[in-house]
Amino acid sequence: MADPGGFGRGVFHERHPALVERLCESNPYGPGQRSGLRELLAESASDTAVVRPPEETTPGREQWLGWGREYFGRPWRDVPFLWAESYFYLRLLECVGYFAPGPWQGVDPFAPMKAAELADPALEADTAWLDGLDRSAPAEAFRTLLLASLYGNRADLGFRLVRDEGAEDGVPLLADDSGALWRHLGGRSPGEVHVILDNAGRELLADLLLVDHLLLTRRASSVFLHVKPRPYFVSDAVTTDVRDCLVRLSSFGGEAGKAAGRLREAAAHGRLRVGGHEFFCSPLGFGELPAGLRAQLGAARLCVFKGDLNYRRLVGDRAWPATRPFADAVAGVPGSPVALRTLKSDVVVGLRRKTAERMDVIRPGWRTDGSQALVQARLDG
Ligand SMILES: O=P(O)(O)OC[C@H]1O[C@](O)(CO)[C@@H](O)[C@@H]1O
Repeated sequence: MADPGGFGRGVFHERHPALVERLCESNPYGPGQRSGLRELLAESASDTAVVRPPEETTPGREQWLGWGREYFGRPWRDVPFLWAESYFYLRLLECVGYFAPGPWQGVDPFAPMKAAELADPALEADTAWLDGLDRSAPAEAFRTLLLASLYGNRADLGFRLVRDEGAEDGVPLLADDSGALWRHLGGRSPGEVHVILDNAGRELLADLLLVDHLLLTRRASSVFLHVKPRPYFVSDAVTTDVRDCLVRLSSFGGEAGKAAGRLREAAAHGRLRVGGHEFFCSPLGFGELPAGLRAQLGAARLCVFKGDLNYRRLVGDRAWPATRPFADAVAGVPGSPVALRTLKSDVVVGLRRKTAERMDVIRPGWRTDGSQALVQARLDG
């Protein structure tokens, strides 16, 4: 994998085999699907096998032929990490029959893993802190919900395939623009907030609570949730995950259950909308948004980008100096982007030199071990 730190190699050599194992345990796949998955694993982890184009019948093939013009026919290990990972998930869906007419068409291979997470009986108790939040000062309540959404990002199922540790709550953020964000949202009459979602399950539950708070406190006039148009990166949210999370939230008592009711109401009145643009499963950075989506995000009061993969696409998946200003890195992104991200891959920008130097000394794996988090924003107007 063309990644300087060798991190991507670990993803293809450790995480993906564990993922395929789980998929084969949790779905009653037949021999063709299983051998397809194992061949994909072997091919994508090999040092010599070349990347081949999508199958003739795969939707979006033409677009992928363009995006992969320089990469098809080259060994997987020579292809940029972000491109290779994104393409791996398209090929995985081909292997399980997601695109082909037949019984597996449109069936989310990750659904059993997502459902198991959502069935966790501890989830309701995990939201008990919401009761009583109305006694906090408004800025404090906002920050609590923002951090819940941020730390929800630790729960992604792909990451947990090989690791089950993360930041302890209360670890200082590496960068924290949450105060500026609070002022930005309160500064004028409320506008539309877009949330570029990441994972379903725990993370999405926390995201929905933040969304409810923004609507309830009139920090947002409406909210647009961007989901993936198809299953991607294991637990990335698709439309049915938004529905399933709302159903789960509705089963909770207290404030969480009330939030679910308000969110349904907001959806019914068009103040909460969901969209799954094809761009979100592409291997492109957010500087390369198609015109319609660019205009939509550009008109928003705020665009919240959740998680690690969105961060890589936001700032560019490169070995930037950690001190590169965040505003420079997102110069091509419209609107007012804010990143809520737990660090799970090498790329990071916008840090103070002494923060990065100190982390290198006290915690060598800090960029990828999920222990650190940040809130970074470039707030326009
Ligand atoms: O769910 P998140 O926060 O986007 O994290 C997914 C991350 O996991 C990986 O797939 C492997 O670490 C990264 O490539 C990706 O950035």
